Amino acid sequence: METKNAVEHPSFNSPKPILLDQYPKKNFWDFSDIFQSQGFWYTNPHLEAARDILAHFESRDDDIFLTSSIKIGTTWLKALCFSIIHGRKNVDVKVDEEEEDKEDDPLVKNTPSSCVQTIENEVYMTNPTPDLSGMPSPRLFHTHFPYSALPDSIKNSECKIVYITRNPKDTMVSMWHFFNSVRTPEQGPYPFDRAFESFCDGLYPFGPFFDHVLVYWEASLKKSDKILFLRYEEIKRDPKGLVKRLASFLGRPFVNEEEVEKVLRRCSLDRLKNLEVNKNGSTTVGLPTNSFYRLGVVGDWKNHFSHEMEERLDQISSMKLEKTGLDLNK
Ligand SMILES: Nc1ncnc2c1ncn2[C@@H]1O[C@H](COP(=O)(O)OS(=O)(=O)O)[C@@H](OP(=O)(O)O)[C@H]1O
Repeated sequence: METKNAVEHPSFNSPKPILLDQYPKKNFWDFSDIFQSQGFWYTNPHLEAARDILAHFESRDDDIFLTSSIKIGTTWLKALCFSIIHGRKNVDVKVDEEEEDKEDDPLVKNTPSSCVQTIENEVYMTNPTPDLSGMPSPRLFHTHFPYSALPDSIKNSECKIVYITRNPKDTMVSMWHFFNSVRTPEQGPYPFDRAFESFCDGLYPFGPFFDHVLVYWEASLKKSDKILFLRYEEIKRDPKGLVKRLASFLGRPFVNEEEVEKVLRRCSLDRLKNLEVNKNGSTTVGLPTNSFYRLGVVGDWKNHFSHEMEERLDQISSMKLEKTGLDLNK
C-alpha cells in the first residue's frame, strides 16, 4: 500500500493511512494538523474514519444518532438519551436521591462516552471495520460529522437523528478551555485571541460552526419526524419540557413526572462531574474524562470576550443565519 505523506498517529495506531496531500491542511491550535474535505475540517484519524464509515456503515431503521459539532453539550445529550433508552428499568421504584448512586444506573460505572460511543472515535478509529451486527437494537451512536458526511444509509433509513447546538460564543469559550486542559504546563494556555480567530474562520475539527449547524437545521425542517434539532440553552431553560420532547421523539415517552425528574437528576452536570468514573481516567482516544465537564452555564462568553469580539461573532452569526429562522443567541 502507498504510504507517501501519510501522517502517523501512534496513539490511534491507524492501520490504513491515507494520502493527505490532496487535502488543504492547517494547524489547529498547535494540537494537530487538520485537513479540509467538502468544506469541513478533520483530523487525519477522523478523515480515515469518515472514509470507512461511508464505505461500511449500515444503519438500521431503529438506530438513534446523536449529532453535534464540538463543545456543544454532547456529553449531556449522550447521558440524557442513554438514560431515556436504557436507564429506566426501575421507573416504578421511588429512590431517595442519596440512594441514587447505589441503584442500577449505568452512568455510575460508565462515562457517557462509553455508553453512547462516538462512531468516528471509539468505534471506527480504534477498529476500522468493526462488526456491529451483534449489537442489540436500538443502537445509540454519536457523531461530530457534518450532515453531508453521513452515509446514505443513515440519511435514508428510518433511523432517528438528534442534533444539538449551542450559542457560538459559549461554544468557542468551552472549546478554548477544553483544548487548554489537554496542553502541557510548559505549553500554557493557547492565546484566546488566536483561538477566537480560528473559530471565526471555522478552522477547527468539524468546523466551520455555522455550516455544520445550518445543514442539520435545514434537514430538520424538511424531515421533522426524523431529525430533532435542539439547542443547549433551550434545555437549560426548560429541562423538563425539552427532555419530555426528546423522550417522545425517541419513542419512549415518560409516564410520569418522577421519571422526568429522575433522568434529569441522574444527568445533571454536578452529579456526573463528581462520579468517580468521570473524575479519573481517559477515553479510548486518550482524552481525560474530567475535561468534558466544566461550568455548564449560558453566557460564560461574557467573561472572556472583548466588545469587538462580541460584535464580530454577532455579525458573522447574523450574516450566516439571515433568513433561516434560526436564532442561536436566544
Ligand atoms: N450534564 C451536563 N449538563 C450541562 N452541561 C454539561 C453537562 N456535561 C457537560 N456539559 C458541558 O458541555 C460542554 C462540553 O461539550 P461537549 O460535551 O459537547 O464536548 S465534546 O464535544 O463532546 O468534547 C462543557 O461546557 P462548558 O462548561 O461551557 O465548557 C460542559 O461543562
